[in-house]
Amino acid sequence: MRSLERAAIASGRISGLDLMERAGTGVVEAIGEAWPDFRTPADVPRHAVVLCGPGNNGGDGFVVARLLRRRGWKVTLYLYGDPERLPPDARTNHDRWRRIGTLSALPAAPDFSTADLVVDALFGLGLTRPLTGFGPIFSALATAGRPVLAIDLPSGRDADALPDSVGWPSAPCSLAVTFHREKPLHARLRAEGIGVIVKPIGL
Ligand SMILES: NC(=O)C1=CN([C@@H]2O[C@H](COP(=O)(O)OP(=O)(O)OC[C@H]3O[C@@H](n4cnc5c(N)ncnc54)[C@H](OP(=O)(O)O)[C@@H]3O)[C@@H](O)[C@H]2O)[C@H](O)CC1
Ligand SMILES: [K+]
Repeated sequence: MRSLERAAIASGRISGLDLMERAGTGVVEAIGEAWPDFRTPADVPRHAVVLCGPGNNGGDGFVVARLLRRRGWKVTLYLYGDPERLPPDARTNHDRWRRIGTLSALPAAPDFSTADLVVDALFGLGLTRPLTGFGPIFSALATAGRPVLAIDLPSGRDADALPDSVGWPSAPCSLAVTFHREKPLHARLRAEGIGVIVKPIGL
């Protein structure tokens, strides 16, 4: 994926920011596909809790937050990481979000009880080692029993599904929305009964 992305950007055909916008747009489309009743406007705004991480997976989360807000959703956004250290495209989408919404630092155990949907944009392809310290958040998420959409892949899982990554702590997930092509992990997610939707992003 990285080499495809680099080649597409190097060719000048598309920018990283375009890819991120298309990724976020695909995620919002997938929400309507997986949960059709979310497509119809509700008498009270639906509430999405978006968990953004320190990289471009978090960047996708900022795009999704903005697009859901534009569709009338109430959005609560938590950021794990320092905005000053976000990679450029994620920072741009952080700034775009901050023009229309607020954010809080990710607490030890966020309140998911009023969420109609939780968006896991903490970590994606850039996970390089098992997560530590996310146990309380992941168990709060599991206890809340709300639908969880993972951007690209459930945070904590290894995209290549390497044998030694089995058992790494990871976020609960109802649906994973990935981009361009499935990664090895997605076959395992399907086998676990987790929905997987692949969205094109023009690569
Ligand atoms: N072409 C595409 O597929 C596109 C993908 N997009 C999205 O981008 C992410 C990949 O973004 P990337 O910034 O490479 O990585 P992540 O956001 O997944 O995470 C990187 C940051 O996470 C830190 N990290 C990694 N492992 C851990 C850990 N175990 N504990 C704590 N922090 C961790 C990492 O820090 P380092 O210390 O490792 O440097 C990074 O800060 C992809 O998944 C898609 O969602 C594009 O948006 C669209 C095109
Ligand atoms: K994720």
